[in-house]
Amino acid sequence: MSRLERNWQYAEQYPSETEAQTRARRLSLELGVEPVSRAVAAQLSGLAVVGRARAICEVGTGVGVSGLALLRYVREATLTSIEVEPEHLREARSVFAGAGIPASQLRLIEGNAQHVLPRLNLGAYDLVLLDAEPEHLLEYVEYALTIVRPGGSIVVPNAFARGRVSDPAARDAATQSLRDLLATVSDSPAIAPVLSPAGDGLLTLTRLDA
Ligand SMILES: C[S@@+](CC[C@H](N)C(=O)[O-])C[C@H]1O[C@@H](n2cnc3c(N)ncnc32)[C@H](O)[C@@H]1O
Repeated sequence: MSRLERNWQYAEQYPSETEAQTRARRLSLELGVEPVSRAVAAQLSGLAVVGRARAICEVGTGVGVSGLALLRYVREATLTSIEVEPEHLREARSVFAGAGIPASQLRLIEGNAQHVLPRLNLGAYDLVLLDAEPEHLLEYVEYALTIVRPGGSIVVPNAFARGRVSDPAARDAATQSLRDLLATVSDSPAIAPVLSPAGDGLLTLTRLDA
């Protein structure tokens, strides 16, 4: 194992998680839903605190691993979470209830993000997580930029597409579109981008003041 791999593994194993997070992670893997990694979950928890998040939006609830991380230290925040699979949402509801998160803090929306995102309030969210299917990521980022407030952040896990983004031999459409996104935001005067190697690559886009 190289030094970089050892460092990455250390960072992934470092974060401690609550019992509810550990249970949700196990359930997620049992159901075949890939949760955010531990290092990514820890970064989500930290971003919510640093951004004093009160309104958080998530695309791709899964069974709630990322949702628990987003709410971990900001118990007064509201999480709007969009999930297309009814079974995932059902499990997430019981995960959140088991973690003691009151229903009043949650707005769990069953539906396709392509239809739900355009209905959300503009500039209303402090933090937006995009963790659904990669094929529509560009579209989701465009919507997310309209619903996040200036100074708020959009977070995209799996920004390396399982290593394909940095592999010059990978020329498929999904990888190419991720590269296009990374190139566009790195030059944008409206966005401060940060790309971290946590998990499978974590891209954070902070919307600058207009
Ligand atoms: C990678 S999993 C999310 C894992 C979750 N964020 C976590 O860390 O626990 C992706 C989720 O997105 C959902 N999904 C896929 N396409 C979607 C869409 N168009 N709209 C909303 N949810 C979608 C899937 O059903 C799946 O539960």
